[in-house]
Amino acid sequence: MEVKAKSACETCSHFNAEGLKRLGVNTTEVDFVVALAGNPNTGKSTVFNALTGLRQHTGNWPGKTVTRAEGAFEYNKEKYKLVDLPGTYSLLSTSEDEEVARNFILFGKPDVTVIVVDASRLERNLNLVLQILEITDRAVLCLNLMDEAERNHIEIDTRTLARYLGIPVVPTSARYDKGIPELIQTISEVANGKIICKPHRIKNIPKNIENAVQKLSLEIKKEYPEIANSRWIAFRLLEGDEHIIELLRTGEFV
Ligand SMILES: Nc1nc2c(ncn2[C@@H]2O[C@H](COP(=O)(O)OP(=O)(O)OP(=O)(O)O)[C@@H](O)[C@H]2O)c(=O)[nH]1
Ligand SMILES: [Mg+2]
Repeated sequence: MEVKAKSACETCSHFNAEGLKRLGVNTTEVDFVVALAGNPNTGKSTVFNALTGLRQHTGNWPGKTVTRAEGAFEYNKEKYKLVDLPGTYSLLSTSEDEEVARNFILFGKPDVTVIVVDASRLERNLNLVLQILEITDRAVLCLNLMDEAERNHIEIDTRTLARYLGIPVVPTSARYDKGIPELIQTISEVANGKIICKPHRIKNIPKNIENAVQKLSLEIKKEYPEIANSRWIAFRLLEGDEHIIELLRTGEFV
């Protein structure tokens, strides 16, 4: 079987290598904030290092990211802050490091969320991808570890995946710096609105639940105008998610 690692966005203009500067920890006065989210061990910190020039720990252990790390890069004279998040399986998770990731994705208002997935274990990574797409309009799927997928004879139709998810898909092998230019180019196009995402969302919600969610969502917006994802929060409140209830009570997300 052959792996088709086509460039994610065949229509995008070419990467401008001269336009890239890795800025390390200089994260002041940025134009855009980009979050790196994904399941544990999918190569988020490896991507972070490739883009910022920093040396965030990578690896199974003790490289595991437990708090968020920040770095920056410049591309075509625009400055991007990149936030490397701890790995998480679900936005409904409760461990401390997973909460760091969840809170940033939910309340940090990133301009672009890059969801880094393991191409050799795509199916089990999709749960988090779909959850993130419920709460953000601007995302990029970084289909990392393509070399591993290739080794395991896994073929991924990136075009169909992008169409289904409604966001651009960029195949990468971050450990070998492959696909990083395409990733940077795609991030910049999403940040600048040249690529408009239409993320996959759950449809056909029963009418009574939809009505309740809408009502609750309005109340949340009134009380917390700074929350961008009142609909998602409304769902969690209806489910009785204690962490979210506590967050709203303490206002600690601000
Ligand atoms: N084969 C291969 N290995 C990779 C690739 N990208 C990252 N890795 C390796 O995967 C391991 C985990 O990488 P990290 O960058 O630490 O992963 P992470 O997503 O930041 O992990 P957490 O912070 O624990 O969630 C490291 O040993 C990397 O060298 C890739 O494209 N191909
Ligand atoms: Mg990490």
